[in-house]
Amino acid sequence: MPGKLINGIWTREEDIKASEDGQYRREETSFRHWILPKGNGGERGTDEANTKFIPEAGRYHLYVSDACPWAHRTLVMRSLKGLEDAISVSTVSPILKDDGWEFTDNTPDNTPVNAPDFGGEYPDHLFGKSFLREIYTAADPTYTGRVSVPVLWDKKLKTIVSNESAEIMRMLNSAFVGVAGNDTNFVPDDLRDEIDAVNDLVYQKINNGVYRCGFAGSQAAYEDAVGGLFDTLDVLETRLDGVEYLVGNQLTEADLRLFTTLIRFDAVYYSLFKCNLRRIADYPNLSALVRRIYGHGSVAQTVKLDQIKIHYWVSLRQLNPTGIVPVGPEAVL
Ligand SMILES: N[C@@H](CCC(=O)N[C@@H](CS)C(=O)NCC(=O)O)C(=O)O
Repeated sequence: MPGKLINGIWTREEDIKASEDGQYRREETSFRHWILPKGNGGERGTDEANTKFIPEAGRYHLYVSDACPWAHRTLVMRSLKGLEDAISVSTVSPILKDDGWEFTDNTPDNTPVNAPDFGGEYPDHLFGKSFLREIYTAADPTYTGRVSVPVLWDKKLKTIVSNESAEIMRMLNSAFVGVAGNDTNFVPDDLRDEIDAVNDLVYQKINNGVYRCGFAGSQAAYEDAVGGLFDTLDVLETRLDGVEYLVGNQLTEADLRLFTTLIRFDAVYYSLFKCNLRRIADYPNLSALVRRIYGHGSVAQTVKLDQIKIHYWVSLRQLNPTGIVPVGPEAVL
């Protein structure tokens, strides 16, 4: 498992550890600037720190892993907003090793033979660096913290705008007026409070809930996480009775944030993270939602199931010491 940067120095550490009470706790992210439309306070007011990042085509670059659900949601938003030409992307190799996310081609020996999406090169298109941590130290030579994806890089100011996926998603949705190829607003003003409330529940119990199951350090912490996860999936399944989407019966950010966890669920979280009370395939409404979003625009092109499986089953050796990648499930949609 990777380490972290401490005062700009890469420091290896033991596997992601549960805290003393056995609960898994996610670290806060640290670059939290906002891109705002010119002359508009937008999400975060008008102070100078937040108005220097102006939406411009070609100015920003996303560093992602196709395997990571947090990075994936920014890619889904980029795709649905038609920002592919305006915001370029570099993809790290799916295998997370001791040195953190890498830009090399490190196809592992145990790549399943039926993994057509996997393999190839994972270059840093901007700087040709070898490790993602070099992007963090380029932004802040004394950076202390985890080196995570996604990262939104500003080519003009040569720094990281944000490494918080929820906030990157909001920026891509709201800030690029006149730049985005598609003006659909996935956070309409009249639905924003409800979207925020659903996002909050989904984040706690589902997006992060699966990690709280997988990395629990005690039976009690695991059972608490698994109970909250499936109670919430049940609630959402009922909420979707007779409607197509979670909020306002239209596709919103809330659906997209749920989607990137659900699409990984049956292939990874069900087994590797012990989220095995039910599969998403056992929930008719949730499965239909996943299929609906998958079929929307070019979302399908952002889903790399082979990379997802290989990332989790090979990288998380504390959960899967052999690194053997399961062949199934046969279908997840
Ligand atoms: N708060 C971050 C979390 C992102 C995150 O946890 N990314 C994982 C990959 S799925 C990562 O890069 N982990 C590497 C590490 O923490 O060392 C976000 O949502 O943007």
